[in-house]
Amino acid sequence: MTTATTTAPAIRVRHLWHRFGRFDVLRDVSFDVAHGEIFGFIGPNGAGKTTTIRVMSTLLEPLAGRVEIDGYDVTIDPDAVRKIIGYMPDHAGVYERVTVREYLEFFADAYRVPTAGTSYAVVDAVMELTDLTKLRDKLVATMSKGMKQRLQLARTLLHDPKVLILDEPASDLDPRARIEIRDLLVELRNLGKTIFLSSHILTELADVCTSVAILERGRLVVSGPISEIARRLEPPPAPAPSEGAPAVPAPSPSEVRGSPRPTFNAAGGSGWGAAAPIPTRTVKLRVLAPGEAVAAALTGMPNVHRVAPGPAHTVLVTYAGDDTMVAYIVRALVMANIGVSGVEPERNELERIFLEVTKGEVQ
Ligand SMILES: Nc1ncnc2c1ncn2[C@@H]1O[C@H](COP(=O)(O)OP(=O)(O)OP(=O)(O)O)[C@@H](O)[C@H]1O
Repeated sequence: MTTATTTAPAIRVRHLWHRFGRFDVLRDVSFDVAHGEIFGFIGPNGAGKTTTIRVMSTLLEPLAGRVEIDGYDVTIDPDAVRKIIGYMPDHAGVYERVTVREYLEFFADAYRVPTAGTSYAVVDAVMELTDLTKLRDKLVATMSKGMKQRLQLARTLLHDPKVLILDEPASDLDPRARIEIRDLLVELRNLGKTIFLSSHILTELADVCTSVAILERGRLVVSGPISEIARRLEPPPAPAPSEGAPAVPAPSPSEVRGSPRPTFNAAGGSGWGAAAPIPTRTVKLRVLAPGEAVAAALTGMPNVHRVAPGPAHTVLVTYAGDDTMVAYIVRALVMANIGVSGVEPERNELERIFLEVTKGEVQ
C-alpha cells in the first residue's frame, strides 16, 4: 500500500522499461505531469504511447521502473489508482443496442457510483457536461463517430476521476468533432481535472496542451511545459539593430542559410545560398504591399536571411533571433510605409519543437 501525498505530481513516471519478446518498446522513460495540466503525449505510430498508457492505467505490469498516479504506485496499489483515473482506450467499442442513457446507467452501476436509487443524478450531470442530454434516448448504434467518442468520454467521467488518461481521443474524428472534444477537454481542465492524452497528430493538441512529452522509438526525447521547451530551443538572441536605423548592411554570405524556396529578388540578397551558423525561424507576415516591396524594405537588415512568397498572399521572412527580431522586422516595414495586418509563426510552437527534437524514426 502506498500513501499519496499532496505534493506528489498527478502522474510520475520513472525509468520505465517494457519489452515485448526481445524488443524493447519503452526504454528508460521518465516524466512528470503536474496537477491541472492538459498534457500531450506525442509520438509517431509504434513509439510506445499506448504501452506507457496501459502501464499508467494498471493494465500492464512494466518490466522495470515506477509509475505513480497522485502518489499511488500503479503496481503496488492498482485499486487506489483505478479510483482516481478515468481511462479511455484507443479504438474502444461501445455497446450499440442501448440508448445513451442506458449505456451510462450501466457503467455507473459497474463503477458502483452512488445513483440515489434509480434516479441516476450522476448520469444526468455527466450528460449535461458532455452535451449529450439531447441524445439521451438515442440508440448508440445510430450515433456518429464523434458522438460515440463523446459518449466514451462521458463514461470515463462517471466516477468523477481526478486524472483522465485518454489514448488518441481525437483520432478518426472530423475537424468539427475534434474541435468539440478539444473544447470539452478545456472545460474539464477548468473543473480541476488533470488530462493526459496521447496523439500522433500534432495540430489536434497544439491549442490545448500546456505541457508535452515527446516519445520516439520508446525513448523520451523531451518533456515539460511547451513554453519552457520552446525557450530552451530558442536560437541565441540576435544583436538588435541600432535605434532609428532598421536597415543596415546586408548579412555576409556566411550568415545566410540557403533555401530551395523561391525568394523575392531583393537588392543586396546575393549570396543567399551558403550555410548559416545560427538557427533560424520563419515568420509569416500578411502585408498590404507586394512581396518585392517587403524584400526591398528588409534588404540589408542584419539577421534577416530570406524573404519569400508564402501561402495565401503572405510573405515568409526567415531570420535569426527571437521575438524581438520580429518586432524589428515589423517596425522596418511600417517605417517603409508597408502596412502589416498579420504576424504569425510559420509553424506553431509545438510543431517547431517536434521537428527540432525528433529524427523521424519509427520502430
Ligand atoms: N502486445 C504486444 N505484443 C507485441 N508487441 C507489441 C504489443 N503491443 C505493442 N507492441 C509493439 O510495441 C511497439 C509500441 O506499440 P504502442 O502501441 O505502445 O505504440 P504507440 O505509440 O501507441 O503507437 P500507435 O500510435 O500506433 O498506437 C510497437 O512496435 C508495437 O508493435
